[in-house]
Amino acid sequence: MSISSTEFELPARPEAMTFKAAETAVIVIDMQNAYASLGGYVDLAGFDISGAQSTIENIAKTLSAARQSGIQVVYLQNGWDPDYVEAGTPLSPNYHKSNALKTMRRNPNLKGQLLARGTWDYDIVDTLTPQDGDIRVHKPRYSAFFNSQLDSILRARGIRNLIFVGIATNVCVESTLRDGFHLEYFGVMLEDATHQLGPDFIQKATVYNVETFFGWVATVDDFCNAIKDINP
Ligand SMILES: NC(=O)N/C=C\C(=O)O
Repeated sequence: MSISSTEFELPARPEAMTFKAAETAVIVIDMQNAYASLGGYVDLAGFDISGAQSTIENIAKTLSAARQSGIQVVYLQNGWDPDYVEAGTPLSPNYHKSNALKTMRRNPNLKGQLLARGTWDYDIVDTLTPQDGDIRVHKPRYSAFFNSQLDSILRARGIRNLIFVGIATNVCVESTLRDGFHLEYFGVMLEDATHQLGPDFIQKATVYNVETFFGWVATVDDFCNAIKDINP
């Protein structure tokens, strides 16, 4: 069967998927200094972010191809207000599990600097600065669908297929892709445009989970080649 020029076939695992470009968005998860720059939150919290640079380069390639093909780019930014009201209280699991909040409790001189709107830590890394036409959405928890405008913004545009890139594979990417599955979105993770927090086997675990239970897995080259002939 031939497919129209506004559709593309993505050679994903476990099977290829055919999507309409207008119903597809690239979802950029939390490419903030907090997660991808030395001196940002996860670096200060003791996680290894040496893989972040190649992830940034692969995301830049993905976003450039998406914009040229008229595919919507949606940036998520994780964090809270400068007073950390949105971060929760001791009655919130987030207060106990957030490594950013724990790092600031251990180092009170960092208070106000990690994941607070208006700080360098919250900002998107320079290489991936959003461009005209991109959409930016704030999120206060790991899943971008929770307490955010994401679902409404996607539904208002008829977007049903979500191509995931960003950091971290095993936390905010996987949480959002899973919630998207339950909301009837088709989720594809570009494995070489995501990076985990934790040992290498953690990346493999999410790839397995996505491929087997929640969605599809492809590479940056798969995606860029699949959309290159689309005329916006
Ligand atoms: N963006 C993420 O995956 N974040 C993971 C951990 C955190 O925000 O503390």
